[in-house]
Amino acid sequence: MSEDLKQAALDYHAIPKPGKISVELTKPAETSRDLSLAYSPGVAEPVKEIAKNPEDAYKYTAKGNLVAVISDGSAILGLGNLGPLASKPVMEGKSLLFKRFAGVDSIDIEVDCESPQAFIDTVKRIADTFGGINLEDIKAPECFEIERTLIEQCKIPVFHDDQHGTAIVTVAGMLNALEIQGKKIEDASMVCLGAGAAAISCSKLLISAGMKPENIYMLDRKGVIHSGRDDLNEYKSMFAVETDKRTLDDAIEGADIFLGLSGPDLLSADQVKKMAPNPIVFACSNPTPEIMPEVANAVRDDLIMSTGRSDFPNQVNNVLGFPFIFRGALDVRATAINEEMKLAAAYAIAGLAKEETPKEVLTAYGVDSLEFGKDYIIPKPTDPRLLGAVSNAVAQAAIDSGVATKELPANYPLKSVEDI
Ligand SMILES: NC(=O)C1=CN([C@@H]2O[C@H](COP(=O)(O)OP(=O)(O)OC[C@H]3O[C@@H](n4cnc5c(N)ncnc54)[C@H](OP(=O)(O)O)[C@@H]3O)[C@@H](O)[C@H]2O)C=CC1
Ligand SMILES: CC(=O)C(=O)O
Ligand SMILES: [Mg+2]
Repeated sequence: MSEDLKQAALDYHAIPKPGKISVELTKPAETSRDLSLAYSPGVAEPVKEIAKNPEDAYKYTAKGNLVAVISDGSAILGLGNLGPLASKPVMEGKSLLFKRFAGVDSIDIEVDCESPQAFIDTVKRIADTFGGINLEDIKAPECFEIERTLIEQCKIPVFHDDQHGTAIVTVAGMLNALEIQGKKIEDASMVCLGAGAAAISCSKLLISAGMKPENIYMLDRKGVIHSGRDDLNEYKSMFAVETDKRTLDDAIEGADIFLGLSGPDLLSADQVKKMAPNPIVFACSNPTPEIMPEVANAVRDDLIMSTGRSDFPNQVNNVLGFPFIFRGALDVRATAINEEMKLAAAYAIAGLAKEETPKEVLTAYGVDSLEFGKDYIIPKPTDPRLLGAVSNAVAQAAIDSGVATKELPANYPLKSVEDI
């Protein structure tokens, strides 16, 4: 990152007020009557109603539109385990995105815990406060057990964004990239660098979308995940293949796709040169991708290149997913975010890139046009259509798959956050 951008980022976070979010009131609190309704004595009435019927919490409190972003700071972006407090800017950032793009009220919670069980216990005890829980930046393999247990034990949707948000957006971008490159997902071969939360979940959802498991080479720090290894956890084992390939250099030869969910600067220009004709490189590590676009583009002109960042074309980032997925799930009070809802979100995101781009998006990005093609495989996060299209697809899929407890709201599909 340039020195200018580093300083601008620090100033953005520090000035004029520290941080990125605050709390606002939704009811008047000016007069003695207002206060006697908002607080004592009036507040006792909703208390008694909720005590009688816990569902009334949705009627009388902010619960139904409130999502907690919760982390232990063990895998902050691609920066690693820097602890809960250091993760706070990212978690506040997720809350900012929830509010800005989908009108979801969100608060960050950073948990200092000595074990996955302590994390689970903490989250479980506070879960009823919220309408949903977005787990963030928790490293693999602990994240899998944490999410599974919390889904089982909480009554509200629990969703590990780095797994499923990333997978949904990656599938959306990948379907479009494959179409542009004239490749079929069933035939495409992929090298996935990284075998953690994001990599495993993305690979699984790509398989649900048609990719063949035997066409995936997954790598961790020790190299290719193959059936001869005896150091694999149960999640990595699912991707073990019979092969004599051992290194990234071996695996990348002739690959159609490189999917990077690992760390900075791990793919070289020479390795990109070795890929099949019309390759696809999703270098999604944040903030520094596995290869910078200018390095990859310098060695291939038949490439589709994408990163997780806002400052290059084709931003494959879970920001395109989680705000709208939770919007849809909250609005039909879904008890879970299931596979049907995830795939519906992926197809809705992918579809938007093929439609005419709204003027406000062109203005926000300072361009005259954005047309479906190598430099525009996926919509931009500021695209106002995402809210209506994705939340509607998710809510409908929740209804169709039987996890919704409310009907589709009358104001669906939403046009803007003002509708909420
Ligand atoms: N664009 C987006 O929307 C998103 C991007 N990401 C990015 O994906 C990356 C991983 O995040 P996440 O899955 O949450 O983290 P995890 O800690 O769960 O997983 C990290 C994985 O990367 C592997 N890895 C790290 N360094 C190397 C290396 N030098 N060579 C090979 N593999 C390596 C680790 O290997 P090992 O198992 O051996 O330790 C591990 O499997 C981060 O950079 C993050 O920014 C994540 C979510 C969303
Ligand atoms: C985008 C994101 O969630 C990550 O890089 O971890
Ligand atoms: Mg993350």
